[in-house]
Amino acid sequence: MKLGNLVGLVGWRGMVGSVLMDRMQAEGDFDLIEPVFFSTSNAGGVAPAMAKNEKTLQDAYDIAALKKCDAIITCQGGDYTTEVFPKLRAAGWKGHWIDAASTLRMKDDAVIVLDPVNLPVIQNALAKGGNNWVGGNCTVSCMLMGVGALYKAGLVEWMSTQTYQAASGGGAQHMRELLTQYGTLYAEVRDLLADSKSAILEIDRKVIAKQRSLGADETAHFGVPLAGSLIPWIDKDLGNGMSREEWKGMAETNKILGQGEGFGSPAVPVDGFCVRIGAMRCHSQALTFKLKKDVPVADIEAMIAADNAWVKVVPNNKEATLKDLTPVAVTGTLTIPVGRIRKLTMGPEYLGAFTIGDQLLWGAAEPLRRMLRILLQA
Ligand SMILES: NC(=O)C1=CN([C@@H]2O[C@H](COP(=O)(O)OP(=O)(O)OC[C@H]3O[C@@H](n4cnc5c(N)ncnc54)[C@H](OP(=O)(O)O)[C@@H]3O)[C@@H](O)[C@H]2O)C=CC1
Ligand SMILES: N[C@@H](CC(=O)OP(=O)(O)O)C(=O)O
Repeated sequence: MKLGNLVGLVGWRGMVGSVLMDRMQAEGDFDLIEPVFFSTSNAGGVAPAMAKNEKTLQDAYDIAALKKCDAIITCQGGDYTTEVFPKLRAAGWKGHWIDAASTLRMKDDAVIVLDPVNLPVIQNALAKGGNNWVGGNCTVSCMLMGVGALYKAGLVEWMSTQTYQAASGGGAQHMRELLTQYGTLYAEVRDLLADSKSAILEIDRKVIAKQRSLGADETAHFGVPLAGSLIPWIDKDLGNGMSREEWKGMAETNKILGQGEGFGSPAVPVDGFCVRIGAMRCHSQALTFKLKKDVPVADIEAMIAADNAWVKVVPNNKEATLKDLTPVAVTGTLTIPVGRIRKLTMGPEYLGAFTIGDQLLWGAAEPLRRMLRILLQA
């Protein structure tokens, strides 16, 4: 189906949606479409400035209004997708559904979109009439933007990932809660910190006592303190010792690459631990690869650097790492640095690397707007 240019936007004022709107404006996407803005809470209200002909917010649950769109991009979340998507398809809508939520990701008729990594998979689905396009898990998308070259070259026997995931992955309220916790801890020891002669163990004692006594209002979203701590569990408990975030690592990596179950080829094993840390919006990951053969580090660096326009190899030294390989350096950019690339002591086929990505950009908004562009050009 060729895409007309009436594009419905749902979830545009949320955190992911706002990042998407910024990127669409920066790239001139609104010049190419006739946007229709929807709301779950304020139908009839005033649409944002990017609106052209339709300046009123439409009801995001109104199937007839949604049906008029050639494509719909939603960042509204999984509950919205679960409620609206089946009704829309049941009503005979054949338009393109582009979604940030995980709900439809593993459905056979949905493609996980990350075009710098899997454009052939997207084009193949398009040629077959595919119309369900879902953004991948942020950790997986950022990882593949960094080291996808090794997978494309068929070099990976298996990969283990240890993640350091930012508060934003939980949503806007989690970011607020993290900062509130930091503020509370600081306030607890502000006077002692101001006195250069105060004892550090006294400060430490007061901080841990405060962390352990944080009120329910200050841990409502994470469940426990995150500031000055970490949480080695993200998403649901699958009941087999694995978190759902960890399960996505293998399932989504292979689906994005068009391999494994359903594609008639073996899946590459991917496993590890997903950990929430006190960063704001960048997910970081330490990767361990078992390669199928011994490839020199220089060749691996060249392969990674040449893979796409956003990946950047960071030399494996302290100065470059501190400058370019931190969440603070990467936040708000589309750059995906890959550093600490070195052979591990286990043997020449064992490779280590560390990569970071802004989880609201490549991890959420960017693949969606790029999918819209692909449809507009198809
Ligand atoms: N957070 C993340 O890292 C990622 C999230 N996703 C997906 O995107 C979905 C949306 O996530 P996220 O953007 O974090 O969710 P938000 O909570 O920021 O926004 C979701 C919706 O909440 C409504 N809303 C209510 N109050 C406010 C407010 N004060 N400010 C803004 N919006 C408000 C808006 O709907 P309305 O305008 O209709 O009232 C908005 O579209 C997730 O559920 C997930 O499925 C995907 C990848 C990463
Ligand atoms: N689960 C991720 C955020 C996210 O949105 O994941 P998913 O899109 O797979 O539900 C995190 O908490 O960091």
